Amino acid sequence: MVIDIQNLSKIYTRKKKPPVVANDNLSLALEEGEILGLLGHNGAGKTTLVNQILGLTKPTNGDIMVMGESVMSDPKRARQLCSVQPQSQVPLSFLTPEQAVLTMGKMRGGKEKDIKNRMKNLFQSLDIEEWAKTEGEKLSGGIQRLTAFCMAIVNPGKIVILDEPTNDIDAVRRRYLWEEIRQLTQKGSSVILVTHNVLEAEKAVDRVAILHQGKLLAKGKPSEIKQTVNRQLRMEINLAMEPENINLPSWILSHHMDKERLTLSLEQSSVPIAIEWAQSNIVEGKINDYSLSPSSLEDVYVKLTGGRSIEEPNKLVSGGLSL
Ligand SMILES: Nc1ncnc2c1ncn2[C@@H]1O[C@H](COP(=O)(O)OP(=O)(O)OP(=O)(O)O)[C@@H](O)[C@H]1O
Repeated sequence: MVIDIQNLSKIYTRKKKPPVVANDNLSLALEEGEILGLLGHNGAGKTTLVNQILGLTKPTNGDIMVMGESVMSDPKRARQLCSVQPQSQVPLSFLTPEQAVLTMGKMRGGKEKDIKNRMKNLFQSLDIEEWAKTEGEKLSGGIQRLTAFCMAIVNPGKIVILDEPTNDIDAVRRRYLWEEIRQLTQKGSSVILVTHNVLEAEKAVDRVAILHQGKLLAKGKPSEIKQTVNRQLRMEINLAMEPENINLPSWILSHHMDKERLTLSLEQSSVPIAIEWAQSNIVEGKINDYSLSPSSLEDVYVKLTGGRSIEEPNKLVSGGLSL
């Protein structure tokens, strides 16, 4: 076990305001060579957890063992063992990606020649070579984030923590990035991946932990977690008009909206009636098309977190289509 978190709580006290329970009695492990996805809405407590692992925030209760030693007793050691890509953009200013990545690799104690080779390979794999010598402030958000990713993994520690690494990144380079993350585990690192993107995480991680309002709602392999809804199906619908024009029938278990996409969950036994309902809405011009598929990790997430879509945490996703 690389990280062992036991009964961890963090309560922030605030002047003239009620305290915030950011982490509520969490017990969780990171196993050697795995990618653990940490999923949760804004404010779920993910950053607080990461900061405690790194010894930057002191737990209110509980402890975290990193490679067998308590972070509380040796916070610096945890930081030495972990390579981190923060959620916020790393301010590169006048530094080029080449300078920033090389500097970070050397700071982590690597030989210049090895770091340069690895950097070259990374820039090639992520297809960002053409910006290697461009000053940071002239780079797009996506290339800046990919540079921060390279800084974190050019000379990786035993533990790599990546906070929303795919934000702002195009679909093709996302794929390259996932390949690099997978290769990290093959070279002996274990990875914590903090993300909002459940669909992406489902494909890329070995296990997930779902955090909501400081509590750990579920942990395990995506396939195990999905078993809680494995007799359900999802119907994805492209709406042709505003959602308030659609009457939701009673066989729907839950639903959520994402732009013009309405997603419904339903029991297998409701499939015939659901198809009939969708077809009649097509005839009436209310929906463009629909598809039926097995439930995904996103459906479990929505169910566990009380019907709020992870992509749009402030939108109500049950009880009518008043969006
Ligand atoms: N220093 C602090 N003082 C008081 N409250 C805080 C502090 N840091 C975080 N919080 C609160 O703790 C809760 C968890 O915040 P945290 O940043 O850990 O969530 P998160 O899951 O990382 O969110 P996001 O995805 O938006 O980054 C939130 O309610 C937040 O407002």
